[in-house]
Amino acid sequence: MQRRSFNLVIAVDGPAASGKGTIAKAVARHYGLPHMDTGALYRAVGLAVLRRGGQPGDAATAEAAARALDLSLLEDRALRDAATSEAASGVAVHPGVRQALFDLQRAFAAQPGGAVLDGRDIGTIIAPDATAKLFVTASPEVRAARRQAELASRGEVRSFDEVLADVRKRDARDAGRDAAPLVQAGDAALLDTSDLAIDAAVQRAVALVENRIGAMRERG
Ligand SMILES: Nc1ncnc2c1ncn2[C@@H]1O[C@H](COP(=O)(O)OP(=O)(O)OP(=O)(O)O)[C@@H](O)[C@H]1O
Ligand SMILES: Nc1ccn([C@@H]2O[C@H](COP(=O)(O)O)[C@@H](O)[C@H]2O)c(=O)n1
Repeated sequence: MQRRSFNLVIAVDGPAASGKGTIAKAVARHYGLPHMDTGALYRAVGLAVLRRGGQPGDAATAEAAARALDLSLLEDRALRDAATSEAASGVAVHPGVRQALFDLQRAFAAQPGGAVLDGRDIGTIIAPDATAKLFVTASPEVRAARRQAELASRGEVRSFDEVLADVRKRDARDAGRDAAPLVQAGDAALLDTSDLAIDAAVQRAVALVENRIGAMRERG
């Protein structure tokens, strides 16, 4: 692998079930970089609130859970449940929750050598100076089908219509909130995976990152 004179920070954002986590993990492996799934942090906060019998919409409860983040929840089997997805999106609207999770993400992005992070606000808020930014998307129907299959493989059987409604609801909440809304950064490359198998999507992502690295080297 070519030596780099700069930290290679790769920001991968996009809506629910677009494939950004799959791509981020594969890109991190390709470049030998550590990877952080920032959505898992919001899921852990949402799950903590649910386990305490609280409401994700209650800012004080959600912020307290984020400040006392229980990292063992990242390994909890319920982290990927549909109810946890909904709770994660519910707690993520609170600025206090986002603030409580900010330093951890920022420090991960700033580590020597670089890192790959995926989420909703990586290219805009967490790593605005990232070397390469990807905005991964796919049609709501394709994303719902992928999520439905993923849930089914874990034993959570939901109808396509239910999952599609969840995806649309989460998209609207994530893009419509005031605090760090889901939006494509102005300098992010768009990667639509609707018609791409995983391998093809990863190849395309690596090619887009290589373009940015090339441009950076040319600039010196
Ligand atoms: N290009 C693709 N083709 C088919 N299936 C895919 C593709 N990319 C990802 N998947 C599958 O779709 C599901 C969702 O992918 P992934 O977890 O990477 O999405 P995500 O955007 O990180 O989701 P979320 O943000 O909701 O956690 C997984 O089961 C994954 O294996
Ligand atoms: N940087 C991020 C990452 C996630 N969120 C919120 O968490 C929810 C769950 O994320 P997944 O990536 O695991 O689907 C998501 O719907 C967002 O509300 C966020 O706000 N910022």
